[in-house]
Amino acid sequence: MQAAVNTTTVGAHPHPTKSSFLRPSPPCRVYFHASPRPNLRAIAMASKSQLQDQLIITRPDDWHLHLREGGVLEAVVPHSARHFGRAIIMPNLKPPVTTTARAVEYREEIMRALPPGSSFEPLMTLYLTDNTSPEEIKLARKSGIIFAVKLYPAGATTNSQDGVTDIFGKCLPVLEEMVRQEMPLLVHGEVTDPHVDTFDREKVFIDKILAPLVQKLPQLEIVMEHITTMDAVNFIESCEEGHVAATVTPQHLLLNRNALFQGGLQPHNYCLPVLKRETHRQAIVSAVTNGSRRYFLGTDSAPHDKRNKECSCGCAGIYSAPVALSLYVKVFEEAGALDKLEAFTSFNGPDFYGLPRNTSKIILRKNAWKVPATYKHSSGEIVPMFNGSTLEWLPSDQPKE
Ligand SMILES: NC(=O)N[C@@H](CC(=O)O)C(=O)O
Ligand SMILES: [Zn+2]
Ligand SMILES: [Zn+2]
Repeated sequence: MQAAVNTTTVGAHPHPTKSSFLRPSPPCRVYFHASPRPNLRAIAMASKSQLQDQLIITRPDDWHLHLREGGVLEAVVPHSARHFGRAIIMPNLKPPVTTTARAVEYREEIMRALPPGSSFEPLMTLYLTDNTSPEEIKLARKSGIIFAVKLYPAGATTNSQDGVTDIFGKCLPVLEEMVRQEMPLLVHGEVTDPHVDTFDREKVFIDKILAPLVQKLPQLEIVMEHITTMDAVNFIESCEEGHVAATVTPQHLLLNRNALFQGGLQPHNYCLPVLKRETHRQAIVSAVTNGSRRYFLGTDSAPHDKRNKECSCGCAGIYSAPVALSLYVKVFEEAGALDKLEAFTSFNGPDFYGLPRNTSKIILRKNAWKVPATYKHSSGEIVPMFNGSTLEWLPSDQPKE
């Protein structure tokens, strides 16, 4: 396949900008189907134009994924395993995954649910509580299957009831052990104080919890999950590279809060942290598409049964696994930054976690496909993000509807 295409390394730009001198991004190999004779000038121009209709990139990973259990797990895991090499699996089950022993069991359940022959690798996490012990962190590290610990402020989001009530009061010994074990802390970054406006909860969390935490434990590796604001971008940029990073979802790159109300209440666009105003979305798009190594792909794909989304008190969470990759490509293409795509999808995450980059490739083709209205699971159905709409980019191994 690759022998038949022309290749160029577009990350190595002949006239680097100031920022690319400061923070060189890893070279991104982009392959074009073009004339049999390579014409470098045409190829360079193609990277900026509509002509580009195929990309071959290193297989991406998903650094924030909810797979759930049972029939839902069986229905959704093939959608992630199809494109992604690995995924950080969120531990907010009912009851949550608070011990290494439970994470081992959950991992086995995921492995059993994988399509035959799949080489998808679930990277497990532990759910931090007020009572998590430093001993548990040592066990987690020793297990070789746990790659991070997740902080849910109690009450902040789906299944966070057992989360942390007072991080500085209850969790410092555990966090200190995490520094020793080089175990990253993944953060749902919202305060839960009902007096704080929903749209301000991320910013207040940064000011009250995250900034003081980084001050107190500068060696702790932190991933601020699913960032939604310009404030988060500014905070991430202010931290030392390699210590604090962020995942970014497709919805926070493509939608602003209007999408919650367009033509009536839109429960399938409701997630936490909630979508923000357009200026925040733009700040996140620029941060991600400028080639910074601090951001990486994390879909936060969060399936809920249709009945639990379309009801009087709907759950937070957007099911994006089947569409996420197509959507990320769209964002980078629209920003004229396809040359920065591969670092975001496939390099920055493993580099931050200290894991090897994937060696296999995937193909993305410009080939319009229709997102199904729903996906069935054992006892109901799940409505995917952008259901029923047509997307332009089709990952090679995605069936065309
Ligand atoms: N993002 C969401 O809106 N929901 C997630 C939880 C989370 O990641 O906060 C879920 O588990 O459903
Ligand atoms: Zn969250
Ligand atoms: Zn999540």
